This record gives sequence, C-alpha cells and structure tokens, in this order.
Amino acid sequence: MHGEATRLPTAPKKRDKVSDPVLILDNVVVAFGALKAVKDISLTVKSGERRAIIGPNGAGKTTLFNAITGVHMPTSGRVTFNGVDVSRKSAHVRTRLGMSRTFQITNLFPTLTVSQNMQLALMGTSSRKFSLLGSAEPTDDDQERIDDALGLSKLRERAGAEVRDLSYGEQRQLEMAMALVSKPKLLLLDEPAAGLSPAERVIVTDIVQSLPRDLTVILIEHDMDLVLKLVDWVTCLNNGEFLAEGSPDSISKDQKVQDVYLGKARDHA
Ligand SMILES: Nc1ncnc2c1ncn2[C@@H]1O[C@H](COP(=O)(O)OP(=O)(O)OP(=O)(O)O)[C@@H](O)[C@H]1O
Repeated sequence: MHGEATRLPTAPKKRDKVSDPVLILDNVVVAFGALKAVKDISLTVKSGERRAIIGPNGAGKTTLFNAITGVHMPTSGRVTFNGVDVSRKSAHVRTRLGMSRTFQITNLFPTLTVSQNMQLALMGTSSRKFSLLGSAEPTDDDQERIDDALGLSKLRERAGAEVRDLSYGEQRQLEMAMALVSKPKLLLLDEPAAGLSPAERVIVTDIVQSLPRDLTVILIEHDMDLVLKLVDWVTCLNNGEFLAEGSPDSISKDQKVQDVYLGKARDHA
C-alpha cells in the first residue's frame, strides 16, 4: 500500500478568464519624485468580486487605491473602469461613474447627526444641491438612498444620533454608509477593521459579507483572518511591486508572501 500521501507544493490557483471586468489596471506607476510607490501594477477585478490588497507597511496599497480613485493620477499606465479609461479623470468624475471609497482616517462631522452626515455625503456626489439649514429638503429618493445605505451598514436605528455620541465602530460603519449612499458599482475600503474591538470587527465582517453580490469590493486589510473570511481573491504587493496573487488560501500558504508580509507582521507583533 501507499505510505504517507505525497505532499505537493501549493501552486497558486489559476483564475478563470475574466469575462466581466469592472476594473482593469495596466502597468500603473505612481511616482513621488524619485520614489516609485507603485511600480507597474496590472490587475483585473471582475464584477461582483471581493478582492483584498495586502502587503507590509509602505507596500503601496493606499497609493494604489489613490491611483484607482483619482486622488493621484498615475504617472504612467492605465486605469479602466467599466470600459472607460479614467486614468486622467478627476476623483469626482470617477465617483459619478460609480466608484466610492472609505479612508483610513475618519472624516465625519461630530456635532451633526448620522442622518445629516449622510445628507452631506450625498450632496458631495450629486450635482443638485440641498441645504441642511435652508428649506430645500432631501427628496424621497435621497431619503430612500440614505435609509438603504444606513441599513446596509446596520446603522439605521442610529440615524438621529450625533456622531460624537457614536462608538468608534459605529463611526466606521457610518463611513461605510456614506460610501454606499451614491449606490456605487465599485466600493474600496481602506482597512475597514483597523482599530476595532473584536465585537466591532464581527459587525464589520458581517456588513461586508452582506453587501449586495453585484457590488464589487476591493479592500486593503492587514488581518489575514479577516481576508480569508471576506474575499475571493488576494493581490499582494511589496515595495510597490506585484508579489503574488491567488485565492486567500493559496496566498496564506505562499512562501514569498509569508516571508515579506506575515514575517514582517510577526516582527512587529
Ligand atoms: N504623497 C506622498 N508623497 C511622497 N511619498 C509618498 C506619498 N504617499 C505615499 N508615499 C510613499 O509611498 C510608499 C507607499 O506608501 P503607501 O501609503 O501607499 O503604502 P501602504 O502599503 O498603504 O502602507 P501602510 O500599510 O503603512 O498604510 C511609502 O514609501 C510612502 O512613504
């Protein structure tokens, strides 16, 4: 009989051909003077996919998000969103086309209510203006968008609360709601669980898992346990360069990834 089963090295799983791409990056470079923070990154994200961008500190993850969303124009290369070359389009135009994101740093108005913050977020994505103080009220459609986004972020019952009375976790939920109010096709989450307690992480995990499947989600996340739970596919960067790509399972076993990312994470623990 056979002895112990032969152990084969875990080769990264090959992807099906991406037939319905939402986002395509072709050789994207972002340079700050002599420093290339993102070097020649190419990737394709298909409709409805959940994708994580991982990598050690300084790997270029946030800079890549900035190049996708228009905070930085790529120095070279191309960003195609839903078939449109948006490489030179402003962040505002990309939002109109259906991109939305959260930031690492909270950007909320503490003395306004959850609902008022939502109205401001909606105002930022709309060409039509309404005032919080004047007579122009949000339309039924605006209110429905706000309710839907608060519902997705499990914050509907806190609509009347002032932001300063929210827990930190609820503030992160509100940021997600504000990113969802424009009804994006692509949602980019920058470390959605950073700084959260274990109980708050469960809520954020649940929110991301419950998002509509036709919404494409890309997230930056350091915590591999969370990545394993939330995404279908992982791209790992290191020093601005592409290092590896694959299913969460294959990436967590990838020796190169363990060396540069998990190894460094352990060093910092
Ligand atoms: N506006 C900027 N001007 C100059 N250098 C920058 C700028 N933004 C980022 N960098 C540099 O680019 C590199 C990549 O930074 P980036 O923030 O994208 O990495 P990251 O992978 O998101 O890191 P972290 O996990 O620490 O947030 C770093 O060396 C950083 O110092």
